[in-house]
Amino acid sequence: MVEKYDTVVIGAGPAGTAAASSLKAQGEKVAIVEEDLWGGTCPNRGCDPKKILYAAVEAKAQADLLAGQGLNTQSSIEWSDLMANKRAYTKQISPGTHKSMTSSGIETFTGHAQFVDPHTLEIGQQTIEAQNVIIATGLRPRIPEIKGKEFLQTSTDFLDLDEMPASITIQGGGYVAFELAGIASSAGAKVTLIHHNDRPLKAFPEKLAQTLCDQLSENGVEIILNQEITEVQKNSSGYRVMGNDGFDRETERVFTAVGRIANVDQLGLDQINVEHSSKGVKVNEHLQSDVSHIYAIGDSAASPVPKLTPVAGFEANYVVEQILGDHTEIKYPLVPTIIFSLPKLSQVGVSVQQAQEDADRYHVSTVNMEEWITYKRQHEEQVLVQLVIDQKQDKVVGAACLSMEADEMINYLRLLIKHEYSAKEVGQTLFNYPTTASDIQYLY
Ligand SMILES: Cc1cc2nc3c(=O)[nH]c(=O)nc-3n(C[C@H](O)[C@H](O)[C@H](O)COP(=O)(O)OP(=O)(O)OC[C@H]3O[C@@H](n4cnc5c(N)ncnc54)[C@H](O)[C@@H]3O)c2cc1C
Ligand SMILES: NC(=O)c1ccc[n+]([C@@H]2O[C@H](COP(=O)([O-])OP(=O)(O)OC[C@H]3O[C@@H](n4cnc5c(N)ncnc54)[C@H](O)[C@@H]3O)[C@@H](O)[C@H]2O)c1
Repeated sequence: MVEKYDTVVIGAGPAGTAAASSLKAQGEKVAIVEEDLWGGTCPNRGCDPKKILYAAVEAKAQADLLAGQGLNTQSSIEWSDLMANKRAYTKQISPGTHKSMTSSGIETFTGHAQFVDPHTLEIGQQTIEAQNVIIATGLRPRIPEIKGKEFLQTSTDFLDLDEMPASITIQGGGYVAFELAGIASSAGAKVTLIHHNDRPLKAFPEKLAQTLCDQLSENGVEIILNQEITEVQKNSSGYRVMGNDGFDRETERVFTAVGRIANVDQLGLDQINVEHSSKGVKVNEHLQSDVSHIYAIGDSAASPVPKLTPVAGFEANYVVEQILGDHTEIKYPLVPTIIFSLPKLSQVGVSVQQAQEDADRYHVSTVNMEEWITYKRQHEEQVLVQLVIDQKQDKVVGAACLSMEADEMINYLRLLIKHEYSAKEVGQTLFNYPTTASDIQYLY
């Protein structure tokens, strides 16, 4: 007999596990299917392992700035110990996530799920039926179609490297490329970052992106712009990376980070008439696909928001409410974004680019905080904040920051923007001094 469920979730990453747990807690009969590591990208091969490696990188960067300023330091990264530290964390994620699903009474299936018809899924030899299906299958690295593409490695390989090579080449100019460049360079590799046009970090303000490139370059990262990698060859010492106009480099490893594509091409969606692309499943304002009882959430939904873990959780909670009977359209909150490079680059709200395109409405204020005590004591230079001010409302509506404190600075600013604090209200709010938060009073 075919087992029937109220909801079947495909994919056990942050989106899928959140949706399955909430539906189960609300009394639904739920199954979840995972073909690889339980827990998905973020805790196994994304945010969390990256942040473990970054912990040492961050500490080293701050120690380096204080060298000769009262701190005796010759710090260096011991990659094998750092990797052991990372693996100690990641190895318990998949079994732990699986256990937490089963112990809460969710039926779990291990294998690749695909549709047989709109209510029926096949996982290997097993067939199950569902009243509702949630697709939460995430993204995978896009591998460019070049000669020697089999020699390209990805962020997944990088985050599990046994040894840090003496030299690495990274293709790309977005989140992954800049995060890996910071980690590898801090760990002692000679890093070359190759971007195909003249504007890496395109989603972030140009001045801040340029300053980040300058700072990485000063710390030994070679950033090559307007260069398309056309071929990679293996040789006795590593690889040859070749490009336009005779570009030819030797390197020990080559990593590609040119974006990610949705894991929705192997789900049998064409035969049930669900539109999808490399960006994910096409969804409406209720996160429904073309077939109303099939939803898509997280990275595998082609929704108009950055593909991040907090967004995956938000969409999971939203879809749970939809399935339980709420019919309001999705309204996204402000989504902050961050690149954990050296330093960090983060932003939220109305972007500097949007503001510059509508100069009658918005004013952009740029402040270098390097002389402020928060940064002066750290000897951090070129600490930049850009605030976007809506001139009609006289309110801050967007912010971007480049500094080692950018993560928390943007978190605080996000709250002030969301709650529409005026300069007077910020002035009347007392924070611990001197801290990143108290600096905001001088920015407003
Ligand atoms: C290197 C890297 C660093 C990142 N850093 C950050 C960060 O610092 N902050 C942040 O917010 N975000 C970060 N992200 C993004 C974050 O990891 C994702 O946004 C998040 O994991 C999305 O969750 P998800 O559940 O939608 O997808 P995923 O976590 O990708 O989970 C999808 C799951 O579905 C499974 N699956 C796919 N197809 C099938 C199938 N047919 N049958 C069964 N199972 C299937 C997959 O195996 C996977 O486990 C990072 C991503 C990467 C790659
Ligand atoms: N801190 C974080 O939140 C974080 C960190 C890592 C990844 N992520 C998630 O993972 C996703 C994927 O990250 P990503 O960096 O792979 O993608 P991305 O979309 O952020 O950046 C891809 C970059 O590669 C460039 N590119 C495309 N083709 C190229 C080519 N042929 N040669 C050189 N450069 C080329 C693009 O212009 C772009 O700058 C992100 O969009 C984000 O959702 C988030």
